[in-house]
Amino acid sequence: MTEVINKSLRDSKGARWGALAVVSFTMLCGYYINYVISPLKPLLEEYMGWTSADFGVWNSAYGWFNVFFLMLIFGGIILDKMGVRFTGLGAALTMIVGTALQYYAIEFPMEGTILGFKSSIAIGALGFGIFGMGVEIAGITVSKIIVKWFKGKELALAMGLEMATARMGTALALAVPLPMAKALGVNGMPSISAPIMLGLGLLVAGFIAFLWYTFMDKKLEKSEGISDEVSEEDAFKVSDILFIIKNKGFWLIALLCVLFYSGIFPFLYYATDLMINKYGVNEDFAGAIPSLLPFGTIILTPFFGNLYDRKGKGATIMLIGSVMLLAVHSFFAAPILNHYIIAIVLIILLGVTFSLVPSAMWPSVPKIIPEKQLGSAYALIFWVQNWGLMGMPLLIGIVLEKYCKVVDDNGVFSHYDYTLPMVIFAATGLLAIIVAAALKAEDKKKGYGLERPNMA
Ligand SMILES: NCCCC[C@H](N)C(=O)NCC(=O)O
Repeated sequence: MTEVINKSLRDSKGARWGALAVVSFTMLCGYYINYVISPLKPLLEEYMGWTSADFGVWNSAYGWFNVFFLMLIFGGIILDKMGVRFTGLGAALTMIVGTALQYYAIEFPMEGTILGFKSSIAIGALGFGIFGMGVEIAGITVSKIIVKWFKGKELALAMGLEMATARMGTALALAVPLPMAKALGVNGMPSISAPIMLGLGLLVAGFIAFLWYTFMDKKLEKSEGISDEVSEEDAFKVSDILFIIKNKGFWLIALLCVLFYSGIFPFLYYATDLMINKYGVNEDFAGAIPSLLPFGTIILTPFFGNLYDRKGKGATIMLIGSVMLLAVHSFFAAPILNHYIIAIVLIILLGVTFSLVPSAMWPSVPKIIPEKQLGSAYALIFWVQNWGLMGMPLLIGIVLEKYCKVVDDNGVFSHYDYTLPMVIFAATGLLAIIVAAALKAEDKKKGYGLERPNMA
């Protein structure tokens, strides 16, 4: 007699890695737009009259809706209630709408002010805020999708590969826009909106990719005999949020997340400008140095994820990463270390740091929070993180404008002194070390298993 064994589609390597590739591509497109204006800062100042504070406002808008309108929390609730297919498509569409507004604001600059902000800054920031809502909700959706396909398997490796793919978008965004805007310019006037148009095209492709994923997702559920994507058990309950926020481990992860990421993502907005102002790198190549950072993570995040899957030591990995964050930013702050080779070395080290912490942090969440509350848990962590993603770019923009402008003997602006901003970034590393050490201690006390391998 032959025994029929019902296999889930996730047991097929091709199916689960294929699903991962498709959703990772959607994230790559989102991460491109996230940083597209970073290398354009000098052009925006020269040709569109922006100040550093304008640049800070635009980039801080990323978190406006997520933080103040609790859109990440609602996103998490929608995710748990409506499932990954609906939420993912909605998030991809939101990114497109937000980016269309940003494109409009740059391509058709407006006179006057809105609520005290230059009109173009206000409209573009609104667009970036809408985009930020979409990319964050896409992020929690994709995290849940990865857990769905990879739990009990190569979870950390899969999360590492997803982040690595997404960071290719960041690398592209740091390296391409400035030379592209210059190359497509007319009569010496760069085409600042062209790199954003490229991003819009990418986002449409990302939407189509996610549409494709929805069919894979349906197939997975069919193979597991699930007819309704959202089971009673999975549906959102307020008690879930209460359960999550009563958990000390959750708060330590969330705090580490906001501190660590505040020292990385907002830094990337200013990294090209830092290369030009502190290290004297030519504008045309300045973006290439920070773009090494995501490139490093492309190899190292899956490497460390794989290490965590097999050997464990998640809490220790996060602690080492936090120590490195403090060390690297402190060297960036040191005024006398201003040779561009030092900048390259520091960026590479920051890439190692940026691989260590995320590769251990995200796969650690399912060890602290049960799977049915994961959507809400990732949403809450991202919400806490967004306070930093919103506040830090604004703080750095204002600090640069107020305290860091260096003028020449004739009183004409010469360059920005990045010492103080880099000291602020280093402070995030110091605080992250304290929280990572507390998390390691809490893991020992509660036995979350952060130091244990993920694979059975
Ligand atoms: N620049 C993208 C911001 C995405 C933030 C997201 N909340 C996140 O932290 N994702 C994980 C990562 O390491 O990219």
